[in-house]
Amino acid sequence: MVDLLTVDHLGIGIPRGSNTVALVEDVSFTVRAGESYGIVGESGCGKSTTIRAIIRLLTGKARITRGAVRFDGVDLAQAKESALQSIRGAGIGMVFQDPLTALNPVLTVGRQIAEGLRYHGQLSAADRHARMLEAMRLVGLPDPARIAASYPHELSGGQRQRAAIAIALIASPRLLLADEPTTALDVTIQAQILRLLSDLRSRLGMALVLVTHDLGVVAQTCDRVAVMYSGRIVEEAPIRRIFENPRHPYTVALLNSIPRGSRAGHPLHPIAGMPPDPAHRPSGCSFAARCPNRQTDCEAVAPGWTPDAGGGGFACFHPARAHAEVPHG
Ligand SMILES: Nc1ncnc2c1ncn2[C@@H]1O[C@H](COP(=O)(O)OP(=O)(O)OP(=O)(O)O)[C@@H](O)[C@H]1O
Repeated sequence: MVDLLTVDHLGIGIPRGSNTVALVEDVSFTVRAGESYGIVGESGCGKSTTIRAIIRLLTGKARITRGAVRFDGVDLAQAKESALQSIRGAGIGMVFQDPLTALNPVLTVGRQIAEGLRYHGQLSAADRHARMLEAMRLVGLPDPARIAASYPHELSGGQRQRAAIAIALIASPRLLLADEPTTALDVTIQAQILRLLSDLRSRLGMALVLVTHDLGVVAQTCDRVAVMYSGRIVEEAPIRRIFENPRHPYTVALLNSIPRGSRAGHPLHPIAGMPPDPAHRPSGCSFAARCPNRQTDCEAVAPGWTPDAGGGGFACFHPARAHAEVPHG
């Protein structure tokens, strides 16, 4: 598979006094065309900040401080706003946790979906209307003509998220960034939206980056996963390896936090303690204070990246033991 998105040594910070506090430190990963890539970790570890930086939609004073984000031969970290505008939508679509943030309360849903075609070639008004109704059918909105004429507050939560997905997909992006797209929804609706995203990804051949704090969601949806902790990727692996042979103690703790017999729909409560405040990270491994495998070297310097034979790797001096490869089938 061809590389579609390469995040290369990305750093994101906010100014504080005369210093910069690093929210994300040195994050690198690659998403291949058509694959589903998960980013998982506890609240505050930098997942949203990382994917918002990809399309330069950081909030407040957060800024990219180093690194590159390559998509289609363009470094989005350096691109001008005009170039970003054409990439947002037609190259990369985005779905947020709360569909209301993506929807304008005073415009009809149909108008907002069709709006995404504004930068997309010379379509007539009739063609735009037809494409809008088609996108609504694609995301499973019932009675598209009626819903197109409705305002966001007239829809259910699940219908709003379907409408937000239609907005993200109308210009046929090759990559969809989804930031906790099911967290704000009822459990039964969560499963439907996840199925919809997986189904659309394979039908449309686009890649998906799915940010979640729920490893059950990752298990159902992703080909590969990055585990983030305190602004860094601490482990990356194909999905099967992460569940069968986790190496980083933080990944092990995340897996142990999923209640037996139920791998979906539960927030992570991995282990006692909290991740460090980004303004006061320790000089060694950020996870050391909570780590059962901690030794004195962990507190001296942050561990580098150890590549794994099966793809991916981990950043830990004292990882969990590797089991023999489980045969496929
Ligand atoms: N614009 C900003 N200004 C200041 N701090 C920020 C900003 N954006 C994010 N942060 C901080 O950066 C850290 C990472 O936040 P981020 O939202 O990326 O984490 P997350 O893993 O996505 O968590 P959640 O699941 O809660 O969204 C947190 O400590 C957060 O408070």
